[in-house]
Amino acid sequence: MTKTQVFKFGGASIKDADSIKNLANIFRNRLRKNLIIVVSAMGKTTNSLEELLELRINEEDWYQKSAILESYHYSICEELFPEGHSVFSRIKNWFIQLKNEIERPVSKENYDEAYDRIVAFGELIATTIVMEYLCSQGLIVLWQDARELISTNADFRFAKIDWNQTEKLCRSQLLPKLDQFPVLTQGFIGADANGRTTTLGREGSDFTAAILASCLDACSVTIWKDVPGVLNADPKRFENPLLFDELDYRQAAQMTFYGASVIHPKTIKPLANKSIPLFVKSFLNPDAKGTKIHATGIQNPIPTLILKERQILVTFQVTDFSFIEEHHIHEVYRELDQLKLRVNLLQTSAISISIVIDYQVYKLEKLVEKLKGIFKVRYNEDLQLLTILNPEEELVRKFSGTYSILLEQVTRTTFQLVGKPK
Ligand SMILES: Nc1ncnc2c1ncn2[C@@H]1O[C@H](COP(=O)(O)OP(=O)(O)O)[C@@H](O)[C@H]1O
Ligand SMILES: N[C@@H](CC(=O)OP(=O)(O)O)C(=O)O
Repeated sequence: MTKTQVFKFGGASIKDADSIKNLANIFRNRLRKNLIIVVSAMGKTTNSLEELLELRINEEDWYQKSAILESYHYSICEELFPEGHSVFSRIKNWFIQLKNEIERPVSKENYDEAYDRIVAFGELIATTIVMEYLCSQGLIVLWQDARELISTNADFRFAKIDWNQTEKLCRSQLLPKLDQFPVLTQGFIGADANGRTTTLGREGSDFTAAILASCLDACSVTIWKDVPGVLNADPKRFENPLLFDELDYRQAAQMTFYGASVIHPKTIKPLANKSIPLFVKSFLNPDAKGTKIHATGIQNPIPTLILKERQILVTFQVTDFSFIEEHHIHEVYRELDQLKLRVNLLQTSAISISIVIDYQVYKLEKLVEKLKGIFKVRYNEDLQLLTILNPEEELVRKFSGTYSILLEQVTRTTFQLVGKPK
């Protein structure tokens, strides 16, 4: 039996009709049994779905935005399918279900659960269109609801995987199908033990690919991107980045931790644990080699730049004349854990703890509310976190000069600054 292989296609690779045609071309000589294809929502659909929920919660008009999203998907279908094709009624059906979900009561209290129910439609709709198009081209694939495979706890928006259950489901639901045809499923979404839809965190489709690969002991995962592979900087932000031909799992994981958005941070660990190589390749140039992430055991010394936006710097200052002690840090981290907020950078001084976190709706106000009784809390929003791995002096000097810096942190291998571009 050929070993399972996993391909993942993100939003950029299916953002319009031409992209979906390109995806079909990639499959012409690559489609085979035991191939799992993981697909995300089209283009920026997840952002649009988030905006719909925001409008709904603020009791503003969401119908217009929903109509725009619907016509975006329809117009793609019009370019791909003849009039009267069954895909049109299937998409219509998804949008009816989506609108029903948006109309259900939603408040700050059940926001996370409502969020998952709503944003999941992006992936459900995208996989329907891609599956129908591939089949119309004679590229037969089976559609699989990922919620029947990816079993999670009920931490909505940041659900944790129930690995045992997911592996059982993959083996019972997926393997028999893979033995017959390639299977196409959604990234990013799962279900809790009660069948409620959950999501794995924004951009979590890469992680889905890794979960499925790990559960079925796949021979490789390939994530198809709009870049030639993993570079030493985001080409949308920095000039002339270099391509890594190969990277050690550890170095790749470190890059994703600091915010290199080319790979979701949770993707590497399950693959490294099972020595499954991860290929990052360009869907624009599918025959090029891309980057291979595997156990090289070598740390590539090239300086690497990583930029994270929409960062918030929060400082907790003790209000009496004590110094920062372990229990202060513990208090802060306990609340962060409750709010499912991850610290991107931590710095302590004699009387304060400073953390850098991602912006998330309602989370900052909840954090401040919880901790203002213990600390004097101050914060700055809309900042950037720039990380340079393997920093070189000249590079540090060059970038430091372009920021109004609020905080800086230097270790043997890392330079980080938090601030606003000048
Ligand atoms: N170090 C890096 N190497 C390559 N691409 C990077 C890097 N850091 C950030 N990126 C960005 O990641 C993008 C691809 O990831 P993403 O947009 O999440 O893909 P998708 O949504 O299609 O899965 C690239 O277009 C690039 O701008
Ligand atoms: N659609 C989800 C999940 C995802 O992973 O998307 P992408 O593969 O396009 O980053 C998101 O935008 O967060």
